[in-house]
Amino acid sequence: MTEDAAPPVLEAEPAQAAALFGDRIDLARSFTASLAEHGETLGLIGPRELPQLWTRHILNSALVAPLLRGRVGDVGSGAGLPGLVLAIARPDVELTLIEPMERRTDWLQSEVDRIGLTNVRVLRARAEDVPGSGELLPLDQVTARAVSALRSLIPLTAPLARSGGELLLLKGARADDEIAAAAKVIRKHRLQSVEVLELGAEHGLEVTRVVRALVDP
Ligand SMILES: C[S@@+](CC[C@H](N)C(=O)[O-])C[C@H]1O[C@@H](n2cnc3c(N)ncnc32)[C@H](O)[C@@H]1O
Repeated sequence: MTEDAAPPVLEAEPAQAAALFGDRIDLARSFTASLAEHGETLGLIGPRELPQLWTRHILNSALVAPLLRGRVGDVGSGAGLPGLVLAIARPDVELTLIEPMERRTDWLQSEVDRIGLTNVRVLRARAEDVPGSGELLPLDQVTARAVSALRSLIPLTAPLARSGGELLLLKGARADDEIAAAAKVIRKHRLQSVEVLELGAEHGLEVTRVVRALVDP
């Protein structure tokens, strides 16, 4: 950026936000404002994300909310995407945010406390170190966004889901290629009905691709 370039400005709230969050919109606004204020300093988002914070990050995450049920784990939550956004949108669902970096779990916990969410637990751990027995597992669904390519993401997420549970993995335009490259781990983890859902067009938003798979049904 040159010295006299204008600093990036937070994107205005799109009209779709109120429809996607319903009566939880004030909480979504509060989280988005806080992420815009602190995200760059805390190394959670880059400054260039501000002009697309709502559409590319908050709404992209919120589109998954209608697919949720039961106990959900979000692997690699980072700034809270999609896990914390989903917890805001779906207070009836129990979310566990699984994130190894202390700076990020501190942020997540502080936002959970500040917003007053009671359906979220923040777990500082790598997904592969989450104990197989205990009150957390098994989960009904596991989400992840921007953590790694499918072929390394499936071994991190599938073991956390119960038999018959689901993976909901947010992916970019090359989701189909990632599925093809992950054929071996898909077989190894006995995933079924692997498909790419395209969400967002019905709301006039950029398409969000979600790889959905059934775990060992
Ligand atoms: C690029 S960030 C994406 C964060 C967020 N999901 C998003 O969409 O903005 C990847 C996150 O995954 C976390 N991560 C990396 N390896 C992990 C693992 N094995 N288990 C759980 N989280 C992991 C990192 O600490 C980081 O916060």
